[in-house]
Amino acid sequence: MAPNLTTSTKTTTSLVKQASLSSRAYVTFLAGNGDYVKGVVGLAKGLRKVDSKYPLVVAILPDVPEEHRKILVSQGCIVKEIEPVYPPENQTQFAMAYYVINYSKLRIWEFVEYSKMIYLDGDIQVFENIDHLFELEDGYFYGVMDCFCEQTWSNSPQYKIGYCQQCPDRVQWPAELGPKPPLYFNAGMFVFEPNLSTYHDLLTTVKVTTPTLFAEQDFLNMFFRDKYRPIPPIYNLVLAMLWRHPENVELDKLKVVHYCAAGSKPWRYTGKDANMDREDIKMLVKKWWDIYNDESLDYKNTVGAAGGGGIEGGLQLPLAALSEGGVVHYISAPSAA
Ligand SMILES: O=c1ccn([C@@H]2O[C@H](COP(=O)(O)OP(=O)(O)O)[C@@H](O)[C@H]2O)c(=O)[nH]1
Ligand SMILES: OC[C@H]1O[C@H](O[C@@H]2[C@@H](O)[C@H](O)[C@@H](O)[C@H](O)[C@@H]2O)[C@H](O)[C@@H](O)[C@H]1O
Ligand SMILES: [Mn+2]
Repeated sequence: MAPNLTTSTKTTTSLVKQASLSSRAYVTFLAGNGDYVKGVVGLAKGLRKVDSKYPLVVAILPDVPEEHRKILVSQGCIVKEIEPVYPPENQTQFAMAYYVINYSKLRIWEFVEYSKMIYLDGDIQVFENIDHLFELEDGYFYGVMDCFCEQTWSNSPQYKIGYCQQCPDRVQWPAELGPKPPLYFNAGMFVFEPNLSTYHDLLTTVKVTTPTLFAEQDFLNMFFRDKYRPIPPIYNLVLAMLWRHPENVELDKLKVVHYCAAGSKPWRYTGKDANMDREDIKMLVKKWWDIYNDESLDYKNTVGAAGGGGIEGGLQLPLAALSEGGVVHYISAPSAA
């Protein structure tokens, strides 16, 4: 009796597909015993709501309590404990003192069981499926350009002269300050490929690199300066863009929101901080809470549901290719097979 090739072929295909799917994942980072765990739970539920095909890995520091680890596992997360990464002894005053723990994000380059990952801060929410970002050309580092206009940048040369890459013509970069800085990404969201030799280079380089204002974000921008490709702000809305560069924000096309502005963390939101009484901020904070409180999105209520529908490729994705004069042009990405 000839083997039923159809079944075995189908099984093989689905296994191969599953294998290729499983070599991709979203990854976030959790440290401490505080309330950021709410951010990660919200992110896990948000990815489920948009039918992402890929799991969420959570890289946790040893100080994350067992209770929080159990919560993450109960929400379908893959929890991986990492060792902290500390920058060299330094006198640097980080823009925020706690930034020092963010160097530990570098451990995710060691997750080589995944061929490609999308890193998302725990204070990020995904409101539209972004699985197609996994189809971006390998060999590059993709992220959204940051803004230099907030108070957190007040000790930077950019801020002091009023220069921001989001509007390079508002204040021209003065020749006496040397070459114009390369385009600079926000390290709250990026598409990357785990790789052991890159990981080794990162860890050895960080030990000999003097820390600067934005800690690991500055370091990653320096390290990947020749591989960085900007992607549109709809993939990581740094909230300050709403009041600093509204002309660069397409609120109706937003896919990812990054609650990094002071006072905007939804789980701590009081509305009392600067700009936090804006209607768009209130709407975005409510959108976050609607997902966080939606029990139908809890993993236990979704197991066995159609797995990761998500957008089956095919979406044309505008991509940035750097060009002369810092003007950022977008090219379309290859659509998934
Ligand atoms: O006490 C903390 C501080 C930060 N983080 C993680 O580190 C990321 C970066 O910190 P944060 O988002 O607060 O920086 P921002 O984007 O606001 O500068 C967070 O999103 C979390 O994933 C954490 O887990 N616990
Ligand atoms: O450790 C440095 C951090 O630097 C970045 O946050 C900043 C940046 O976005 C500024 O532009 C904002 O003004 C500021 O509020 C915000 O904290 C990343 O989001 C975060 O993941 C992390 O890398
Ligand atoms: Mn953040």
